[in-house]
Amino acid sequence: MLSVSRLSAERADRPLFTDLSFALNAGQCLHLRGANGAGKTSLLKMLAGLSTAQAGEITWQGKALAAWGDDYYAALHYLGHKDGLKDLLSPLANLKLAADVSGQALSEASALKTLAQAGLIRQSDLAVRTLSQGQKKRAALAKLLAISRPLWLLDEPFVALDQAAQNQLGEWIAQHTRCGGMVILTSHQALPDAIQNIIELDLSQDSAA
Ligand SMILES: Nc1ncnc2c1ncn2[C@@H]1O[C@H](COP(=O)(O)OP(=O)(O)OP(=O)(O)O)[C@@H](O)[C@H]1O
Repeated sequence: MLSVSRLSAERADRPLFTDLSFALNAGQCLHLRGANGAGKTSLLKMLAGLSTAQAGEITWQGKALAAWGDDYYAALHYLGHKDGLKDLLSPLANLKLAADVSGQALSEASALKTLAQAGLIRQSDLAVRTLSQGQKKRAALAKLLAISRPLWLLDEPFVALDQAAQNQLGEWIAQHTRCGGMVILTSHQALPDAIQNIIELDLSQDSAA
């Protein structure tokens, strides 16, 4: 379980949210909503252990993030606005590198199968810098399938994806939660129908105008 207790954050002396509390259980998907600047990306970074709040606590499996240290990163995928890909490497090489870094075995056949699922088989050997925005996004999202981690933190994952790819990602998220995984995502659009067990959290209601 991921638990957020009385979290408060401010940016440039302006409160983003105050006393924010929620919990996410295995199999659930949290849809973070809110106006531009409400603090969705800021919260996601805190949940990813990349920044800290002014007050409150985040716990993972009952233990505070600070106590987990680097071990926490092995439990999650964080996909932010930047795709986290090496531009000069291919999607295939990026995937293998990500697996190596995470210490998970990934055969060439499995990597290619994942890229095929992501609709990138014909681009698997091209340098990422030559890909379209949507193809780069698909290459980044392929890590979700290739490297098994329980918690997915996804910042606007549907942006730049065409309708088919959005539906595909919806299926991946649905499959992940069906298997007991957890997903927290930001999105300004409605989520694909395939995703069940959605909790909505609107940060606009907590932000100071
Ligand atoms: N490092 C920073 N230093 C100062 N202000 C920051 C920093 N990061 C974010 N902010 C400010 O915090 C507020 C919330 O930003 P954030 O990116 O979390 O919003 P968001 O809800 O994700 O917005 P959007 O929907 O536009 O992506 C904004 O006003 C932003 O300018």
